[in-house]
Amino acid sequence: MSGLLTEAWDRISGRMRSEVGDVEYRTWLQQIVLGPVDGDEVTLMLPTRFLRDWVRSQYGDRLSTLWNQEIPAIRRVELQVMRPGDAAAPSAAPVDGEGDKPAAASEVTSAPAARSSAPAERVSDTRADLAAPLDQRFTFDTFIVGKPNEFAYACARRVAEKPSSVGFNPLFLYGGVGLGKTHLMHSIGAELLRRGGISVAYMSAEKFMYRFIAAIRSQSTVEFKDHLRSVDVLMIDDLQFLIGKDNTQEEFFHTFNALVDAGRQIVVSADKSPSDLSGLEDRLRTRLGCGMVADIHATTFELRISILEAKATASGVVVPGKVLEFLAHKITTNVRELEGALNRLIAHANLFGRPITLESTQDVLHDILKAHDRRVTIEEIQRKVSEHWNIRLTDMSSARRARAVARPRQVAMYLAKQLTSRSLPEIGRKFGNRDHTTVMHAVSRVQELMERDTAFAEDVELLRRMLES
Ligand SMILES: Nc1ncnc2c1ncn2[C@@H]1O[C@H](COP(=O)(O)OP(=O)(O)OP(=O)(O)O)[C@@H](O)[C@H]1O
Repeated sequence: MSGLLTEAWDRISGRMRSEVGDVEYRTWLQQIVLGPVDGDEVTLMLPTRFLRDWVRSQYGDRLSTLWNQEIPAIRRVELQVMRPGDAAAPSAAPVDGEGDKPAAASEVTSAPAARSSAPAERVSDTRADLAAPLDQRFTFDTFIVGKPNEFAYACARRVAEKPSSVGFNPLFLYGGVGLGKTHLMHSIGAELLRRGGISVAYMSAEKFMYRFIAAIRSQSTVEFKDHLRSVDVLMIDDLQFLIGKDNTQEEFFHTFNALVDAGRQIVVSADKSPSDLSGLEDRLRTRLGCGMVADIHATTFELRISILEAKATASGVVVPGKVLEFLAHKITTNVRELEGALNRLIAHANLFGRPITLESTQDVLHDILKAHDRRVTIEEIQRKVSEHWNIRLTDMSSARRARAVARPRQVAMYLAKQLTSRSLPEIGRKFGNRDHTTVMHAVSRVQELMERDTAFAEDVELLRRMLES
């Protein structure tokens, strides 16, 4: 078993390295030492409490998932701090001769204060961990631009190229969950750091609050404020977290004012526009809205396809176009989930060395697809389609075969197949007890027509969107 475990761990670490990139891997993960397995739990050991906590919060879920994929009997990962005797493992050596200093964090804040080497245990040292490391996968190059996000993307690029430009400070990015706000913020950070000569601090609003409270406890608020106010660009993610946290809001407001007044750039993200963030103080909302406010809209089918294509290409695994289309139709609200579904398919294909097909996709993603089943009913589809082509609702189940009636009926069957989890016979029954082969024929006929006739394809797409919204 121990040989098996070591091999599994080698594969998991290799996988983590390719997912997070070399720098992040060396900084946070390389020092992990494999410990014992007890029941359904594997222990991983880290040299310091700081590293242990960091790995737990940032990579804990991913490590558990990968372990479970490797060895299904393992369901939990326990992260422990090594005792002196455990540290004999060769990988516990300091990284790049800099002790525990998180290399990636120093890349993020290039301000002199953050450069100073700080032992990892000094969690209360507010300077050492003001900034979170940037995710190296989140760059402008890997961000796929489409209608829904082109404005936000252009604003982000502009700030990365020319921070503190008039009209772009603060930059306020907002949009629904998993639509790319963090990705864009990290891209700004990565681009600024690539250009050099500028200090950048990025943190979630939650971390901001945590640091602020820690600073109060350790009586180092002055240092905390000074350092925050010394950066050139401050980025705060998920600002909605500060709603109801009056003291932290107050502190953020002062920091915000001090930075903007000193000509520094602020970038903020939230799930709503400044005016809709009720619960934030009025004066803060007003100031947040007085620079550039950019909305990331819900994705379109085309954007989802482009994102999937890019990610599939980057993975090196062949994913058939039909599968990508299927995913883009089924998972519509959140790019993170769309990406997660694709990653699972790819992992599965890699693990079993089998090609990805529509059938295997439905199988592997069974749970995700079920959760995403839109609650559109066949009746709703029939109603919308009838209204759209101005036919009677009863014609959806009638025996009439005139094209003016038969075509919309076929479209309704096609949409029923796409938007509900009903089987072909079930759909057939709802359309005047028709046979499942009639439904099958309708689905392929509509697909064929959509490929040939763009106006027709647009009509169907429009109906789909209306039904999905
Ligand atoms: N346009 C895009 N191109 C490529 N990847 C994208 C795009 N939009 C989102 N993603 C990916 O989707 C995932 C979720 O994006 P991100 O974390 O930036 O969302 P978010 O808007 O910050 O979400 P939250 O509201 O949960 O904070 C990330 O892996 C990101 O890379």
